[in-house]
Amino acid sequence: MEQYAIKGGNPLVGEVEIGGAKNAALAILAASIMTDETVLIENVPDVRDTNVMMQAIESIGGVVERVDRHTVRISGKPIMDLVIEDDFIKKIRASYYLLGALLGKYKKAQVTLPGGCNIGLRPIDQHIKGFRALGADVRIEHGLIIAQAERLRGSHIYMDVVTVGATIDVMIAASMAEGQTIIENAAKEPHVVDVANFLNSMGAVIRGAGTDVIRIKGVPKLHGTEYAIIPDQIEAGTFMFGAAVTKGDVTVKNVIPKHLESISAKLTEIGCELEESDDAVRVVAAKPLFHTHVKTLPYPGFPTDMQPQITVALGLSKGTSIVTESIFENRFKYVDELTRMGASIKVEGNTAIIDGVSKYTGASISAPDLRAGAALVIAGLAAEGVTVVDDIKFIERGYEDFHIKLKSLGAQIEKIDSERELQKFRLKTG
Ligand SMILES: CC(=O)N[C@H]1[C@@H](OP(=O)(O)OP(=O)(O)OC[C@H]2O[C@@H](n3ccc(=O)[nH]c3=O)[C@H](O)[C@@H]2O)O[C@H](CO)[C@@H](O)[C@@H]1O
Ligand SMILES: C=C(OP(=O)(O)O)C(=O)O
Repeated sequence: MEQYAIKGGNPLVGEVEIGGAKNAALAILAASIMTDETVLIENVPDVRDTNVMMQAIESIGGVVERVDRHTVRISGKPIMDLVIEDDFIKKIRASYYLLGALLGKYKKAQVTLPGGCNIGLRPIDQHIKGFRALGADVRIEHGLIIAQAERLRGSHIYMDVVTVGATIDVMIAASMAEGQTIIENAAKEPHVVDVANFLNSMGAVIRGAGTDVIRIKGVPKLHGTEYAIIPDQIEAGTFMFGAAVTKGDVTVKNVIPKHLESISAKLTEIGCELEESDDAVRVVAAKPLFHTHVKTLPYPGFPTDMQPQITVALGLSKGTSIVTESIFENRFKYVDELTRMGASIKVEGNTAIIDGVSKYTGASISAPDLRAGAALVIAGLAAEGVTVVDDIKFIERGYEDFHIKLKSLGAQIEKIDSERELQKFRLKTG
């Protein structure tokens, strides 16, 4: 089983190019099958989840051609099958977007219930409520979500919770419904806007994405397009916190600084210096970090997908910090692992109370999920001695070349596959 071996102590220094947003890419790839014309998508991150999504599109007859590592051409025209139930699709959460896309175009779809990170209950009732409001009959049988409609008709939908997945999913399906759909209490995340922009570039008529009311005028047909996905806010944020915990100096390039505002604000609050330009943010961590409080919230609040990374930084900050997780009820599983590295954190319900310690020490730990895994790697980079992180398959779901990018910033990190390779790493890094 592959692991990361990390020798901590080197500050991360330099520039790192941020890839396309995984969570935008997953929805955009799925929505690309809604036209019979060819769609060219640029800035697709080469990560496990996007590869699973492309595999799913191929499994129903779509044609996916990789033009280069980050550019794909997709043709949904040959799609014959509207059933996606293979085991591989359970690995990703975003399989639900195929439901919206197939239902929108073919008025029929059967997709295995979604998987993704085990960070809480993760119901899909708002997706189902939205599809039903559009006139679809939706039921769950044998682990499949089965949705079909004679016709999809625009509707007025109030989301009971702010949900990125259901907002995007309903927006996708409604883009090919008859008449107008209004989604209220919509999520405002940058990837909601990106998916709307993508659909509009295919001829959809979507207004208001990025606000909490989205209006969609359904069209009978979508056409081909060429589209570049926005940069990944969470990948950028992870490297920014990497700079903070290693007392480094990192510039994240190819980013949209506006999307990083809540992350940048917290870094400034804990004592980092930030410099912003049009498409880059530099984080300099010259002074000791200090404590703060943070609560995860829908955009423009602090993202839940950055919660483990900030907790790792606060674990090394002077004073007591409180982190409140308000989106997913089970997103502190990594705290046990961080405790093995010397962190002093008590979790009570959805709150972590963190007493900053002066250092972490290397240990053998496991990545419980994607972002927690990345955060533990960052902790390892700051720790004294060697850290070995297991289950890196989770990290590879969402970070392209994670260890290679970290190495380019001066980290001592290798992907290893055996005890022998670990011994070699230990010898090499002293
Ligand atoms: C593939 C993808 O893009 N994943 C992201 C997506 O997940 P995901 O789409 O699962 O997250 P949502 O934004 O939908 O979930 C937000 C909250 O709404 C609840 N909820 C959601 C749907 C529903 O039908 N009913 C319901 O109650 C969830 O349990 C959660 O408490 O947004 C999350 C919140 O930014 C991110 O952490 C994930 O990285
Ligand atoms: C939780 C995440 O992904 P998913 O929703 O696919 O599990 C994430 O991207 O941090």
